[in-house]
Amino acid sequence: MYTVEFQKRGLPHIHLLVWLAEEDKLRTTADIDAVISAELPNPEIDPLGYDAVVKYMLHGPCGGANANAPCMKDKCSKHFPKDFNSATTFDKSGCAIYRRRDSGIQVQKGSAILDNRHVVPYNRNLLVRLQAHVNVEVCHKGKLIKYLFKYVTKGPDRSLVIAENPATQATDPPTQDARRKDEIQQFIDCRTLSSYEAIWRLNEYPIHVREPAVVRLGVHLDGQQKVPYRKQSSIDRVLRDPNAGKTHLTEWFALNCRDPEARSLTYAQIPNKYTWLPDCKEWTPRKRGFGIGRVAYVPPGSGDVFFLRMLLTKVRGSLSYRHMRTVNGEICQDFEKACDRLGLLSDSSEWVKVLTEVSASSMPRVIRTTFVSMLMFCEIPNPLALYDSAWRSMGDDYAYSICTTLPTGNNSPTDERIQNWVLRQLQQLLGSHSSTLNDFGLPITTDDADSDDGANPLINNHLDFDMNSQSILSSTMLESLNTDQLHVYSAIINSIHNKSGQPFFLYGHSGTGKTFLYNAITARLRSMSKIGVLVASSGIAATLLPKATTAHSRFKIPLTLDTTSTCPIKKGTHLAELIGEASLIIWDEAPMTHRLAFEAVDRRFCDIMNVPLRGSLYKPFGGKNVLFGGDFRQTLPVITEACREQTVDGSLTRSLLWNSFKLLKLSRNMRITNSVADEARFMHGYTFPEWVLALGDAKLKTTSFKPDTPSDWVQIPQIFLVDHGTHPIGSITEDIYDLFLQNYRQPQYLATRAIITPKNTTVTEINSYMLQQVPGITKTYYSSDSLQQSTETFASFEDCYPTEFLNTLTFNGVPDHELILKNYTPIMLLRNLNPGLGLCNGTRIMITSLGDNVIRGTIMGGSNDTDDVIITRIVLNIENSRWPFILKRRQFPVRLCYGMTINKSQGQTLDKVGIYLPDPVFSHGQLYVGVSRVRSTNGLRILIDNPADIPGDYTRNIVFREAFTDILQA
Ligand SMILES: Nc1ncnc2c1ncn2[C@@H]1O[C@H](COP(=O)(O)OP(=O)(O)OP(=O)(O)O)[C@@H](O)[C@H]1O
Repeated sequence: MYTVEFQKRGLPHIHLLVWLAEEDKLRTTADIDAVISAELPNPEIDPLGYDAVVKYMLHGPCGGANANAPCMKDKCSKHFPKDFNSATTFDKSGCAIYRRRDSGIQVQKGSAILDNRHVVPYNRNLLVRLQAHVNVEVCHKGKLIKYLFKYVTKGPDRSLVIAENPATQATDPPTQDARRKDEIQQFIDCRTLSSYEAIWRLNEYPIHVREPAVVRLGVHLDGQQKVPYRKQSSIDRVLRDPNAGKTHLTEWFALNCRDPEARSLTYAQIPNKYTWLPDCKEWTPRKRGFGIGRVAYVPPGSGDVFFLRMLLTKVRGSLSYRHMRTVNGEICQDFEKACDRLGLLSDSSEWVKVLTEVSASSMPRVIRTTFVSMLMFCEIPNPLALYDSAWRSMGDDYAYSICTTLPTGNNSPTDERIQNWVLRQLQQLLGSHSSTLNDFGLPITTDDADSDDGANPLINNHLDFDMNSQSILSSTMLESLNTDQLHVYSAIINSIHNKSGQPFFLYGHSGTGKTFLYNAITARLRSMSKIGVLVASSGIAATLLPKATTAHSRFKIPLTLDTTSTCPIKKGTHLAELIGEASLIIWDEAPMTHRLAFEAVDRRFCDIMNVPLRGSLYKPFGGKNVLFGGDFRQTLPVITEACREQTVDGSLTRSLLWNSFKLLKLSRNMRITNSVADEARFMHGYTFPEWVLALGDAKLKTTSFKPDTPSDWVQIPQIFLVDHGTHPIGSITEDIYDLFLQNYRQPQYLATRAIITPKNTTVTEINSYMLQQVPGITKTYYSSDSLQQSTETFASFEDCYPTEFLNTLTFNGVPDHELILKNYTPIMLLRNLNPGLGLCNGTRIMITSLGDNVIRGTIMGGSNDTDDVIITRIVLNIENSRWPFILKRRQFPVRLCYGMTINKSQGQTLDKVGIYLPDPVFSHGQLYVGVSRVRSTNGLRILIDNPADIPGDYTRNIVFREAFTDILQA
């Protein structure tokens, strides 16, 4: 806390900064509201507070008739009047947006009427006690610490006041000029130090230090280094000097030749472990300390030296220039080619190479899906040229089938016919992404003979089922439904028959068979040739439903939402027609999605269905039959840097739409098998299913271990606990991946187990450890990183953020720059590439081959089990509030997945789950999601690594009960 006192316009002013929490350890907004307010107190209840706020804390009036107010530039530089705001929230940078309710309390100042929008944030007690303008701000994030230093280093306010006789001033201008030029006095004035700065200097503390040392490392092509020599040196002597041509770079090669330990380091890492001896020009092992290497900047237009520099940031232990150009045993012609082979360049020739590699060993169907996937995700600069290079291999199966069916002599289809056929196939595949050939400038088919002119590919795709097999499936599933499921099933089917347009919410805790029921209802719809559109909030949940996709991609829900957002689905498009024709829309894992997304979909559906948004004719979701489902005990919407209230406020139960839902419930856990161990009342009289539920409802006994810390620690039964031994990751992986070396190539073995943990950093540690256990050689794929050129300040950023810096950036849900993989390792997809093929964000795949430009694998789990799939690099545009640019990363959208975050595991049923808790969970429902992934007590193992002062069988269980209290009581 820090104060600066000074006078401003006759009022005492105090700046007070309240440091409430360390970065990322959120306090609730209720804590802030208790300390800081930005509202006028009620004069009847708190006259003292009201008077003080009116006197000291009202901004303005400014603008309009007060256009000359000191704060006015074009508009108020302090952004007053602020907006009304029902609750305190934070903006992206962590600055507080205080609560300013539209309370109706106003005050007249001059001719202006001011209200809560004009109040400067204050602390009521300080204000009343100090009777001064007391500026109070909550400083909530590490990022805002700059304000603390800003005020500390601002120094005390100081004014130079000169009293002079106006008469002298008028008659003696030379005296005034002389005073103005009193440079000595001016120097003394500006040397005035604040007390803390004076103390710092009196104690002779250092003003600046440089620690650790930074070594600037030069880059040059072979024989093109600068050789410094003195003016008076003879050229012969310079040429004879063996050290003259030695540079950091040439001596790095020499060091690698003689010292095997240096070979594990890149050029830039050498100063960490070696020091440069300038006299003998040699790298020698460091005896103490630490240094940082910075490779000198080379502009992109400098030719091969630019690519040499790029390699120097990646390659370890190079012995020579020639060695640097060698990639996978092949000596490349120049450094540019070597960079290209390593995947460091964003060269459009990569896409041609991908299709050539796929064509060499895959069926035309696979080439076509790969081509469409590249159109959708790779920002291909010239799709037509790529199509021209590949249409023949994409149509080989058609040409072959014609050859074998037509009579001899008439058996080669024309190029035009093959192309028409290929284009129709591509059109169909693009249709499932809601795109058309036209979107990519590809030719429209010219052959109408077999075309389905006017047909809607999206509707076709949703009706593309064998009614008989769906009918059999429907009957089989219907027979196995339990009583609760049957009740829900009948309610939904009746609603479809009656076209009631009733939105339902299917609530059931984890494992009660919601997904099973959606499948049963969908089979019934399809057996009647009706359309059911299936979506889920997460990619992984979508893979568990037939032909489902994520709600965001199906309904084009905008990434940034507000209370007026709507989905950009135009009337008359294929997608709008599909929505219009659908008999039922199912949305699984709905509690994970922000309420604003449902409201945006509601608005658009009303528009498509020509239903007014207000009044008696309004029908939620335009009168469509909609079935939402999920379990509010599981994770709620993930809102960056949100506190508890914001998360709860974003939940579906807080939407006005919620009141229109009819609530349906499932209560019998169908996932947990009724084995003897599970039935046993192993913990405080609970069976396993009861214990899981009590955990989710926060009904287990809780405790706190330190004063002022949350009291949500629960005891975990001993039967689940794994001893952490000397290497916790080793212990839990050994337990979950037992008999690993016998089974590591089996997709079924990998699909049924996982280690889950709250944080991504721990996931990376688990995966690196497991990768070392897998036999075989590793293959490294580097991403090509650049800044998006459309960024306004692209040119200036390009110099500030060199490529090797961009390579170090990591983001949640984005593949890393360096991807180290082996055959038979499981990877998780990080993007929704092709939901129809089961390629969703969260899909797990076992790698079967690591090509130069593609990764092949087998899908594990989900409704598309064991399909062979091909993954290419895609272009990811990453916008993150921490950085002022948009990063363009070209990389395979995958990550190893022996371990995964708890959030990613939601929706999966596994045989063996290891919950690894080096730190306790940090958000609502995470522990519940973890423990409810398994079928029996035998499958659940938990390793808790608490600090010494907390018992090893306790961990935190965070539950925001207020998000679903209504449902529990219903
Ligand atoms: N009526 C049923 N007959 C046979 N098996 C069932 C039935 N209902 C559910 N199951 C099985 O129970 C397990 C859990 O069901 P499901 O995945 O549908 O639950 P869920 O409610 O969707 O779970 P979660 O919320 O965790 O995703 C699955 O293996 C499923 O096949």
